[in-house]
Amino acid sequence: MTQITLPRPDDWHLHLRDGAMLRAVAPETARHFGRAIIMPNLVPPVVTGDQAAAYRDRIMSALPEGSGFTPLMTLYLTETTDPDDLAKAHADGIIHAVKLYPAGATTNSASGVRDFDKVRPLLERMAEIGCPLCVHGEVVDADVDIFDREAVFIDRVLDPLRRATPDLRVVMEHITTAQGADYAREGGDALGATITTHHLVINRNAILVGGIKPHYYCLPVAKREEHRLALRKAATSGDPSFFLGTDSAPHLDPLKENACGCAGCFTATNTLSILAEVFEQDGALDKLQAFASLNGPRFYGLPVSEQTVTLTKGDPVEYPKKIDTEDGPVTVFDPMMPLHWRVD
Ligand SMILES: NC(=O)N[C@@H](CC(=O)O)C(=O)O
Ligand SMILES: [Zn+2]
Ligand SMILES: [Zn+2]
Repeated sequence: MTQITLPRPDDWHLHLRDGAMLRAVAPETARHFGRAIIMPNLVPPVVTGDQAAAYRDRIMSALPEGSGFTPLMTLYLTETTDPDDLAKAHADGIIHAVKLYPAGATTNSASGVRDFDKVRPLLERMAEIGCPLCVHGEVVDADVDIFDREAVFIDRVLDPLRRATPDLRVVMEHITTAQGADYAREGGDALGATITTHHLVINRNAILVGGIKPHYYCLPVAKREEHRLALRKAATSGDPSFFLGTDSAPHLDPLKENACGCAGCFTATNTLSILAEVFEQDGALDKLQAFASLNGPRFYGLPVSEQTVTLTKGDPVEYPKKIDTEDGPVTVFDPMMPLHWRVD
């Protein structure tokens, strides 16, 4: 096969940031994707319906003329989130999901949740109104090894939470382990999981072998090879539990290449070419549309795009190594392999 056409894909987990960074990275996603679930971990975070609407307007202003891209906004869940404001923003179509960050788990998560019992009434309300909860699934307990944080989160937090609120629709964001994939697969219709592009490509060696490689550092941190293979199997299976959430998370190079480097891989620019390469390697090009274009809208109850994108196989694709922002450069994720699928 040398050409494939898919319904225009969506990105169900994306960081667009704000200001100069937003202006630089928004066109990178809008070029190929139709919609994206926009993460609310700005500084300060997006915690009210009004803030989400204002952020949506800033994103719209940063898009190229006629891009046709729709940002799907989220609220950042805190222990003091107002349930009525949340329900109103959902009913008005301003937000499509709410994001749960355990406090301290990742970039800009200081306002996240410390005591999960405090948000129980909010979760009940979300279950009632059908608003999905997107979860950064890592515990932050000092006694838990960073490579075990996801698996322990499933046992200690996620499973009890879902048992207590069985009607709540939950997305396990950016899963990185075989345990995450197994739990999502067995979780029924109310549970989904996003998988990033980079976790299909790298294992933890990419970060640590031959010197420390900050552009491969993200959270949840990449795990052993057996976990990468479990994610590949899940993504390429066509199983509706799994859909693309790139977690494209730009940081300025000086903040990555730093004694305390930020977590996040910036993959918006070359994501579709990487995914086509990955799915082809696994003999599953026919499953790419389920992962990138069909399963996400199905979970979120939105229509599949009526537009299409076509990928054509040929000579290695050229893409920029860095994107320039008014504040400095951002390195594009290097998949360490040639990419042959060009997005037309
Ligand atoms: N994934 C990351 O490594 N970083 C994300 C936050 C997140 O999604 O956890 C970011 O905002 O930079
Ligand atoms: Zn996260
Ligand atoms: Zn993220």
